[in-house]
Amino acid sequence: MKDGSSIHQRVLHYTHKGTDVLYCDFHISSDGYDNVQVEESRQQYGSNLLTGRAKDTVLHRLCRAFINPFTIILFFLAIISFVTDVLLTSNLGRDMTTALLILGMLLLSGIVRFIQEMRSKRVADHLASLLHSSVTVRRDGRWTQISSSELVVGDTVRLCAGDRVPADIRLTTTSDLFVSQSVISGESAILEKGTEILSVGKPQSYGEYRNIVFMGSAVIGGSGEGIVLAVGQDTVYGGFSGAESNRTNRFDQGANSIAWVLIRFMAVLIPVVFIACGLTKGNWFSAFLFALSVAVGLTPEMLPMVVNACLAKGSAAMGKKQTVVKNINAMQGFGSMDILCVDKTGTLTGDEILLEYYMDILGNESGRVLDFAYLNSLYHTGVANHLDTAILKCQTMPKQESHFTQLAVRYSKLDELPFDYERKFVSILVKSGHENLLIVKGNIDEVCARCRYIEYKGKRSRMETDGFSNVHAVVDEMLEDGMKVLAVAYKPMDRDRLSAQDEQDLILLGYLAFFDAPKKTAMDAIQKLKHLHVGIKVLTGDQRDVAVSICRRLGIDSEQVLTGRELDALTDNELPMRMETTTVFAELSPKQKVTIIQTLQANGHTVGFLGDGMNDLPAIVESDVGISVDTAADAVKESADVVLLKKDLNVLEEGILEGRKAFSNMSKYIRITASSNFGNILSIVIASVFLPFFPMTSVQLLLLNLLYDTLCLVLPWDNVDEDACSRPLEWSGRTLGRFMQSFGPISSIFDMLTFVFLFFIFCPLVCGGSYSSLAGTDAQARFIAVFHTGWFLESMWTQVLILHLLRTKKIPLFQSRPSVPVLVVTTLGILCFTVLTFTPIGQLIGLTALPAVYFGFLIIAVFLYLLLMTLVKRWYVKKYHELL
Ligand SMILES: Nc1ncnc2c1ncn2[C@@H]1O[C@H](COP(=O)(O)OP(=O)(O)OP(=O)(O)O)[C@@H](O)[C@H]1O
Ligand SMILES: [Mg+2]
Repeated sequence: MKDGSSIHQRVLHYTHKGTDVLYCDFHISSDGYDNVQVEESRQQYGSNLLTGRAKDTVLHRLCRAFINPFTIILFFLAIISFVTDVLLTSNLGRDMTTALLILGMLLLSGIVRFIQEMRSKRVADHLASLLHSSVTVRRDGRWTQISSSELVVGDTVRLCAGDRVPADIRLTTTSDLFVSQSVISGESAILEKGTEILSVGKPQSYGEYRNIVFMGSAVIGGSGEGIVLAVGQDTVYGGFSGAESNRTNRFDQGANSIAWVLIRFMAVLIPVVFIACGLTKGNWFSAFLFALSVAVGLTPEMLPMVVNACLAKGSAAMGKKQTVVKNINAMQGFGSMDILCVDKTGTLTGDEILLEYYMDILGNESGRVLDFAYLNSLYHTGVANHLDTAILKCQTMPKQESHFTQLAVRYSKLDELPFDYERKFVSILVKSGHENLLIVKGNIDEVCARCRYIEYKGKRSRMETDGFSNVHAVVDEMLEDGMKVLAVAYKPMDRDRLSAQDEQDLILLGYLAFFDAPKKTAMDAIQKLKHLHVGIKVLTGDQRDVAVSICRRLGIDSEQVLTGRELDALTDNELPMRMETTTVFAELSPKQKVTIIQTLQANGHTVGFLGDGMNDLPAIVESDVGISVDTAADAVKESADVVLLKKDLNVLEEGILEGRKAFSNMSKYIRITASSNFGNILSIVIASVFLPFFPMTSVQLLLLNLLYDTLCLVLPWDNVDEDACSRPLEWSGRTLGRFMQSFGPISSIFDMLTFVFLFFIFCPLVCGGSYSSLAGTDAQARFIAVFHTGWFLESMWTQVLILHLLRTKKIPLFQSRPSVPVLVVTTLGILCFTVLTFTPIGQLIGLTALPAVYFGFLIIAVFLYLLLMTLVKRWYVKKYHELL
């Protein structure tokens, strides 16, 4: 989408008009909007919200809770039951209850779902409120900070380096404003923006709209002001889902693959149930209804809710540990992440960088180098960063305060070409008297490549052809010690403006060396990550030697190092292999960071990225879990899924553990439910073929399913075994089929046993004759009720108890304790269900009180079932080395 067609008409219109027209049309005074105007504008043009959030109203949640396949089928059944039982029969009172009961189930499931959703939303909202993304806006004659969602069309906004553009904005004043529109157009180029009116005749690409900044762009350098012209959905960014959906996709892919496994099973078995029932019972309509209920019974319809609750619980736990999880799906990413990429400064090294040496080209201390570096740092308008902060600290050196103040007075700024990660240096043009000086500071190799002269003790001479080796003789030792080194160069100029061509033929003046010591806590954290089987890779833009030195001191394997240049030289075949074996990547551009992440993802890894610079932004967006820190620029924080309030790798360990816990509980639900459902349907298929009546009524089936699912809702609060969290977990349906096939049929064996016992021994005993001998009598109806109740109980007992057995690899209750809620709810569930069969409500749905003898049988059967399951579990764990 490279053309400007998705730009709003209003925005296009004013690109060709002067700002005075704009002020006039929108009635904007120099005081900005007042409250009345803001309200009016919001009424007329809408709020600055993207659909994702706008759709999250209570009403939408209510709809989602009540309108889904499960409730629709329940509703359908209620109507049918109403028609057949109430309208078509005379016995009004009794049959009305079946329909009501189904409606009751529908309400219950909807309400439970709604409450769960609201809880998850509260967690998400609370976490989001910890992070404020604010905009500087002119309202009522004052510049104030407001949340970007409160912005309206016509607002006057001020932008600074590091900001994320909050809407589509027509610029009114700019000062060296540079932005990256990569979110919009995918190009990583950095564009300068201005205010001049565009001539009519359509520009072709987003980049050509020089007087507009688009929502989602990042301000790289400089500052500017402008008028908001489009908000929310009207913006280009709002028009397409953009890069942000990338991660949700990976999550959905996993969920879809799980859903597919289940659908495949259903697609095969449901028709079989339908045909078998139709043929044996001769009533195709009831066969259809029955098959439909079986289908509903098989869908783990609480899946989205359980998943949400697990993730929300995980993110709430992280919130307590100074970590804000903005997107709860990232919890799942934490759980399955097996590679964590980090940048270097502030992550592996301390938060503060110190300027240690300022020296001339031979390594002697030089005040002139510091003065020039100071001017460069003082006047740059790029994103605040560690290096410039460290340089500016020299003002506080004893007895130097006045020196630097005077320096700033003597030299005033004329122009700037801001820092970018392709050039890797900053150029500032200053003026002192009649002399204009271009001062350049940046990466040694890049700056030296543009130097033609060197200056030593005030004397200038040509740089020799092997100038580089001289440079390296001086700085190499410092690099090897892990110091960050920058070069400072300058050149006299006679013009007042800078262009890219001016950054040539410079005079190399000297170097700045920064002390950037490894963090003590980092070593610990890296060890912990190793124990968790999460590989760590360092992706830095800094020099190779510095990176290696720091990694060596932190115990990160730095045998295999790859620089950006070497990376580009790799062929497509070599790339995937080298990404696996290399742990330290240096001298990278932002784009190369992305390439590395993409290649790792294509290799099948789930990749996290932790970084804080503008150069990390594209990588953060691309990774499965984008992590940033509170001190990072807004644009970076905005794109991250997770923001650490404290930049400490140790927090990540906890994140990973919480993620894996959430994950483990989700997969418990999915696997156990899917496998017991699978077992149930197998039993139903077999029973449908051999039994002269339906093995269970639709309502019984649905009730069983609904109550079982409700029990599962406590699973997010279950304990997780330590060893289940020791490795990254894969979120996919790949091994689900295997799990279902191994455990499902075992419950069928016991179901069969129960069928045979009920049909041939128990029911004839209770009802006084075999099914066929009772034909046409009331006793036959009782025969069926006893049978239904018998199976209802067996099915429910086994399904609930299996939860305890399969939730852990160990021996349940003794070696691995479930959490109290799980214990209480499962016990209560079994009790209530069993009691239900003795109550009038039970009778309404065709259940009946059974003699105590049956419970004797039940206890023995369930015990044998659990025993066999334990053996199969042992075998399964031994064979596949995993359970859930
Ligand atoms: N403010 C600055 N002024 C001049 N040059 C800079 C500045 N910031 C960075 N550079 C140059 O750009 C190169 C890459 O930047 P930097 O080291 O910050 O990358 P990075 O990937 O963020 O590294 P890290 O992993 O240490 O955070 C540096 O080696 C340095 O030479
Ligand atoms: Mg950085």
